Amino acid sequence: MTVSTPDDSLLNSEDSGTTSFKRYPVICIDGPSGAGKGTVTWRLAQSLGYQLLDSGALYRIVGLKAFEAGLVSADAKRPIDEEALLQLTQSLDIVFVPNNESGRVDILVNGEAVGEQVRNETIGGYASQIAVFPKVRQALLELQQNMATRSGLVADGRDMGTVVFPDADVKVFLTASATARAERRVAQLLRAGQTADFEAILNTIKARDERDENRTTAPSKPAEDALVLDSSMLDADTVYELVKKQCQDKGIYFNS
Ligand SMILES: Nc1ncnc2c1ncn2[C@@H]1O[C@H](COP(=O)(O)OP(=O)(O)O)[C@@H](O)[C@H]1O
Ligand SMILES: Nc1ccn([C@@H]2O[C@H](COP(=O)(O)OP(=O)(O)O)[C@@H](O)[C@H]2O)c(=O)n1
Repeated sequence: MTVSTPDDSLLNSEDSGTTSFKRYPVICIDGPSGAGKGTVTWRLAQSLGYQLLDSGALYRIVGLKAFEAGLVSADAKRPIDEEALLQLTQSLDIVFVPNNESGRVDILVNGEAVGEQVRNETIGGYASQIAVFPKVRQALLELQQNMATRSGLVADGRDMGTVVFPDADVKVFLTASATARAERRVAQLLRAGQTADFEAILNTIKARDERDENRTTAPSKPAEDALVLDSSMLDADTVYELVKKQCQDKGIYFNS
């Protein structure tokens, strides 16, 4: 698998011929679904001019492609062939393109745009099924780490601060009650003109939390040196200001 951003050729050509590499700042935003990671990650990346790593999107793409290939089932009951999953993961060429309108990255897989469907709860469930496999996580590890060799990086996920960037400059574990997170998802779906069943969403979120927190490899948990922030009672602006303050305290400079 390869992952790139549109300006990679430029960045790589600057680096070519050198053996030393500059260490760029890394900010990790981990936490469960709906905690507000993507929102604060986007805003930080915009303010700082850093790249953004939406690691969940990588797992979502693998989950989607594995479902399309018949490797995972909707009810999560069928055993998964780890070797076939690894081969599929390695065959994917992923490009992230920041989208100012959605405040997320658009994704190209093997040259084709993947629609917003990849963000839905069903694909989130497939992602958490394939995310338990150590070989898949290993295949994704180095390419995630490589993203920090080109510029400053804000990385959003479950294991950014614990496994992928253990030496990161800033680590935040953003959480919120399952009820608050399900309410946010419902509001998000209604805003997008879709229907939303609160109980169904709450149950899916809880099932995904359970799988993510209890897997053996890279379970979702705060790094020992992470700032743990419960956003249940905080609006998105307050969360951003608190995370920004944490970054400043760790020596990261903001222009505004
Ligand atoms: N602190 C907050 N309070 C209320 N809603 C929020 C907050 N942060 C984000 N949101 C909203 O909640 C939804 C989920 O946020 P998102 O950033 O996608 O979470 P995550 O990336 O952790 O899954 C979005 O609709 C977002 O606008
Ligand atoms: N670093 C990461 C990121 C996501 N994932 C998996 O991918 C799923 C989707 O992640 P996501 O970050 O897109 O999900 P949301 O928090 O946006 O709902 C998670 O439930 C995890 O199972 C992971 O295992 N490790």
